[in-house]
Amino acid sequence: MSEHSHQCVIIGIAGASASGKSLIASTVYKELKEKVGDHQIGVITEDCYYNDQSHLTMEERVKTNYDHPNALDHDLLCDHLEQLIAGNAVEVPRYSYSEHTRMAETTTLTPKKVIILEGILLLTDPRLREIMHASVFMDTPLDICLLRRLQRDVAERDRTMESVLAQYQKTVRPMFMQFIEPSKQYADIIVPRGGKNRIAIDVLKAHIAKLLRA
Ligand SMILES: Nc1ncnc2c1ncn2[C@@H]1O[C@H](COP(=O)(O)OP(=O)(O)O)[C@@H](O)[C@H]1O
Ligand SMILES: O=c1ccn([C@@H]2O[C@H](COP(=O)(O)O)[C@@H](O)[C@H]2O)c(=O)[nH]1
Repeated sequence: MSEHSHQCVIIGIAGASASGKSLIASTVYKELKEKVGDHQIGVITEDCYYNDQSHLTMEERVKTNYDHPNALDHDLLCDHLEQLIAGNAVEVPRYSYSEHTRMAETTTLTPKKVIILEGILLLTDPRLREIMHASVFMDTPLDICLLRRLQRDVAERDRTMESVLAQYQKTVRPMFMQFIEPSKQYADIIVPRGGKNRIAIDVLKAHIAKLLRA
């Protein structure tokens, strides 16, 4: 990963769906924010950069392969990260998992000293690998990810058990094997078990705290 000195340093967290990326990112963010304030640190979710599909019918949207790199607008994500590094605010898109498209509203994100970026396909893109100062891969066993995804998507993403299982077999697992697992080689830190790994949380907090003091 690059070592250049930016106004804004990007730390990436990749791994399978439901491997605990959001949980570890939000835990590190919340615990550090209490000490340093939210002007110093922020979080971006790659999921916010799924392609806008408002021109498609719902029937067409559910057919999209959301686990393939083509489903994501990495051009816009790279542009936003470069803007933040240059010291400019950006309008982060909001994404609806139930509508499978972008929402009308955006979230304004001002430049921070450290941005935690989390998402399944971050390490597959050489441009993002170059932008990230350091990267983490959540190495949670796939059967555990499936159990956690099933519970989460039914409870929080308006999904049925049948739709989660069908999508898992059709795209989630095959795309993990084809794209996500091979990208693990690019990570600086491999985290086992999931988003509650206290040692991993503390290591990330210590690394980010050092960057904030620099
Ligand atoms: N170590 C863990 N123990 C128990 N539940 C976990 C653990 N890590 C994550 N989870 C839960 O699993 C689900 C998926 O985690 P999440 O952080 O949303 O994954 P991701 O962002 O990688 O898709 C969430 O409901 C989360 O609370
Ligand atoms: O419209 C959508 C967009 C995404 N997905 C699924 O989401 C996961 C990625 O999000 P995680 O928070 O990392 O789980 C990806 O596996 C897509 O399959 C979706 O189902 N519908």
